[in-house]
Amino acid sequence: MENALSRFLVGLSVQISRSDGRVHTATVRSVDVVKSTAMVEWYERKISRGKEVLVTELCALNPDLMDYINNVTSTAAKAPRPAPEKKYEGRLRSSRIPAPTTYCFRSKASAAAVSNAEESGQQGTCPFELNQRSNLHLASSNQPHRKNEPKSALALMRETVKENDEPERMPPPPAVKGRRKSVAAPDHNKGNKRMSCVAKPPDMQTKRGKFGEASRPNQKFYDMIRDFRETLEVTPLSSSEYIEPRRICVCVRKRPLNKQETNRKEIDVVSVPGKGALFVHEPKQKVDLTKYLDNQVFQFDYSFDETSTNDLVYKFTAKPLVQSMFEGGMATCFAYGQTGSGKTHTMGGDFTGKQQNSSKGIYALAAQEVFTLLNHRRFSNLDLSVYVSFFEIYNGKVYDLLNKKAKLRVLEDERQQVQVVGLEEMSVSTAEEVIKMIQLGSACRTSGQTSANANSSRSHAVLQIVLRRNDRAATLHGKFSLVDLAGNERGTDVSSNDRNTLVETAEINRSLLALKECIRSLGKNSDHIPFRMSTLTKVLRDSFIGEKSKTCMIAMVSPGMTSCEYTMNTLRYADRVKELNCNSGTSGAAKIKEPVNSSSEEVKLSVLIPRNESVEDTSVYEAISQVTELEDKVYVELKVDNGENFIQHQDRTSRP
Ligand SMILES: Nc1ncnc2c1ncn2[C@@H]1O[C@H](COP(=O)(O)OP(=O)(O)OP(=O)(O)O)[C@@H](O)[C@H]1O
Repeated sequence: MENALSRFLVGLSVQISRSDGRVHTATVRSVDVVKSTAMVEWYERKISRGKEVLVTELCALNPDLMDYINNVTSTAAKAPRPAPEKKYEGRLRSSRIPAPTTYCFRSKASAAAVSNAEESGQQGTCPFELNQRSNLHLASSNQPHRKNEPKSALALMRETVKENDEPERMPPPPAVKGRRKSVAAPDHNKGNKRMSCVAKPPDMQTKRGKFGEASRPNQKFYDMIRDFRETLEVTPLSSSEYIEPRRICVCVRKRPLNKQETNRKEIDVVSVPGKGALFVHEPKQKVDLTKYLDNQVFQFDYSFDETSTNDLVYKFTAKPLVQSMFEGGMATCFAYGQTGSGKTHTMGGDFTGKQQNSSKGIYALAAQEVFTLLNHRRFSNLDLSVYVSFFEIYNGKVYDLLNKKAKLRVLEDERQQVQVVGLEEMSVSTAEEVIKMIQLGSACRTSGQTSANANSSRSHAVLQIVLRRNDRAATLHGKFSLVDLAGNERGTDVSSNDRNTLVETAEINRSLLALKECIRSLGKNSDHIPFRMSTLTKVLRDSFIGEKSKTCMIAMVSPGMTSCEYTMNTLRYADRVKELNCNSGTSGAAKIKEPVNSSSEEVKLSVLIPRNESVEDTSVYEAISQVTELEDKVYVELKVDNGENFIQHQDRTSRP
């Protein structure tokens, strides 16, 4: 009968399905009755591709096939045959078990059950049996067993097909708009295996991954993501593209897998097809252990893939803000993301080993642009001078990176003007001087001299480029704040028992939440800006008010599968910032994303703030901030009483 079945099936043109739902034609090349699989082959770009598919799957997709199989098997059953040596009753060890006289067709559930039994060393019998005398029948947990209805029984035997590459005729790629979900993954337990070019013996397939390389952990997810990518239409961002003016711009940048991730053979779960879209392929597993991808799509103003340079990112993010600063605006550019996602690389410059090339970061590129525009005839009559300050905010305290991390106070005067008292503001006349300041400040930041933070990812670094009018007693004309934020995962880790770490976590969480709320208020043109919620938003207060304030947030994401949860948190945060952008001069790009009612950072925040307090409710934080301010005022007054002229100290900056 095996021969009869093979004879019949081999050469047949059948439909096969792919893990992303596509169905296409392939030709059966061989049949393994023991494993109930068929090797199918198809052509793709003139190269022969193939894979092993369960016969049950073929039957489910090709209803006519079931009738033929029934005919073939019943004919074979009628033919005289030698008495079976022995009915196979032992456990199924592998596909290399000698052919039993009872043939097994495994369904998804049964395959998993048998496989589990195999792994645990239990004895088991195959739940589906091809009875040689009475055609096909099966015992299915899904449907009552009906001995005389093999056709309907076969229809139940659906399994995921493991697929290889694209067929010759591809269905149109999925539109970037909309949310792709839950692509079922094949399970190796089911005997589906990939092959390259031509069908090879299945044993070889199990030992070699695709393209002959040793298989990686999570190979199934890797294959599914690769197949998904093949369906994406990629439109790379070109530097000649028109940049639409935006008041709030939210972008995302994916860094490449780093050396450690590559060595670990980590899977890249982020795809950037361009046009502001980004996919996260979240690997998931159902209760029955079926693996599948939860493909989530996010839409931002721009999305930068792993090949994007700092120059390209700069062009679409910070560059338009430099111009607005010359027009008398307050601009801010934030690098937001998980530790190691590329914030410092983007803002401070590329790393060659441990050496950072400060001239290649957004800080330096913005500085170069400032000096170019300073000499531009449009602005040369303004008589402007450029100043730079560089400070770090850690645990709500400000440290001057251009003055040996001197601890500074943040005060607010009666006109609500916020001052960082004593902050060094250095006069600069070339971009090179700014780069030197950046190097000085960056070295100071990582040296850990005075601050308790052991590494820079727990603090926010703020570089401010300030324009002052020489002809108007150095009054402020425009300001550009470039902020390398603390790693956002630091704001969600509440696992520590250490009080300092918990306080630090709460502070980071609070400042990132405050930042989001302030940008949202700017987007809403709200009169109330909750800037008192955190020191970060206090020192950036100017940036959230006024018609001329503009903001850009670059959300950085790590591509590795192990970072998936943090990547999702980063994107949800950025998505919330972006939410109001339809009122703030954006392209009005369709928003593609499921509504986020309780984003993770908010859920986690509930651990840190009283339960009945709304995340939007900033009054508690404002009250705390006011108490802190009063404390600061008392401190200053005491200092003055002690003969220390604080105001003089304030004026002791290098600013005129
Ligand atoms: N786009 C990129 N291309 C190449 N390498 C990158 C890119 N982004 C980041 N990297 C590399 O990844 C590593 C981590 O990047 P980086 O230090 O910028 O992360 P971070 O988000 O600033 O982390 P932290 O919060 O700890 O400061 C660095 O070695 C950096 O060179």
